[in-house]
Amino acid sequence: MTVSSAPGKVYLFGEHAVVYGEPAVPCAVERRATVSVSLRDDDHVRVRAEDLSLNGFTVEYSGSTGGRPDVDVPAPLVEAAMGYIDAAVEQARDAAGAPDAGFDISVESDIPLGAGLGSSAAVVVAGIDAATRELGVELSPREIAERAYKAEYEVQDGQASRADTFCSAMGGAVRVEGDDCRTIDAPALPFVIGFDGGAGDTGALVSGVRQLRERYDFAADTVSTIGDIVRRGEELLADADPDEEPTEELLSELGGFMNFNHGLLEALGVSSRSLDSMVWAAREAGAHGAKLTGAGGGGCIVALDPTPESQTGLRFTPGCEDAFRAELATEGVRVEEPPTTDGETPATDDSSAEESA
Ligand SMILES: Nc1ncnc2c1ncn2[C@@H]1O[C@H](COP(=O)(O)OP(=O)(O)O)[C@@H](O)[C@H]1O
Ligand SMILES: C[C@@](O)(CCOP(=O)(O)O)CC(=O)O
Ligand SMILES: [Mg+2]
Repeated sequence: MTVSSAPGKVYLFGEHAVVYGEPAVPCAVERRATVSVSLRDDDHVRVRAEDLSLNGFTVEYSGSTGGRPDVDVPAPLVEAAMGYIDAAVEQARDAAGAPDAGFDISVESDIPLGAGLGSSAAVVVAGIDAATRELGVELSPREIAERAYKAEYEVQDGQASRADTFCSAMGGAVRVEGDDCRTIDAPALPFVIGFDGGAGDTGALVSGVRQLRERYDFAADTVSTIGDIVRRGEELLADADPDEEPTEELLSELGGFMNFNHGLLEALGVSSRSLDSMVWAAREAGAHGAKLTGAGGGGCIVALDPTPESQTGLRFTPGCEDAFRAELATEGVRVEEPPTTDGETPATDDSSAEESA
């Protein structure tokens, strides 16, 4: 068995605009998806994914023939839920030249799903790493990032940037502009995350921005203005000492840019009442700045606050289900120790699994 993990991320700046070639700066955070993979001696793929909103289920289906999972849940829901893992399996098979490889896969994650923290990218990155290693192939983090991007691009019908997957594979702070992906130095920023317990539909939100941008010049200008904010934000990071605590001055300038970025995302229609109230709660509690992170529509906001005040303020905010601090994850994808006890081996929960040939 091979076990790999990869981190989620927050966007300091630039989500949505990055889809249209503007730069973005996502930062990996210490919330990880862990994927355990064992090679099978047939071509079936069996997946246990208990964090999925389908109440956790186990499915097994024939790998190379595209057989349908046999599970008592409407097919479109299963397909939507399983798309990322399927795509990761296909990428691993392709990388290893093993189109008929079968796997037992188990996914565990402490990244909320569909909430803007890049759970999909983390699952795909960790899945490709573990599955290729099981097949005796070791890809570099950059190669994993590229394959994970292809997987997300396919599942999201061509509406994906390289930002989430590159950040999850490499760790730390990164800068992505089109296919130019780099890691950048950044001080340990004091991220606080507020989570409304909900999720947004990434595909629909990206389409909404695309339509606005095509229809109105001022919406296209809004997208390019987000790019301008990112470029100015990057300059601030480049001038900061990555080994020192960030100064109040840096935090306050970055925070101001985050506020500006949130306003433009709101204008593009991707915020929500609960995201806005969490943003305001963090600001009123003294955060240097706050914005939604990821696709929006619901899910998470990120604030900059070295004190405990924003977290406390968020906890008392109606609509905020959870508030937590998120350290910058300096490590991207990595191999974990497999569990040693028998009871913890993957894909042994047969609650709703049926063999499908
Ligand atoms: N723990 C998990 N187990 C299985 N699949 C997961 C898990 N976490 C995320 N996913 C996949 O990622 C999807 C959410 O991705 P997405 O909508 O891009 O939101 P985000 O990346 O912001 O979390 C889920 O619907 C599911 O397909
Ligand atoms: C909206 C977007 O810029 C970020 C989506 O992030 P997330 O999947 O919501 O974490 C889309 C993308 O970059 O692929
Ligand atoms: Mg995603």
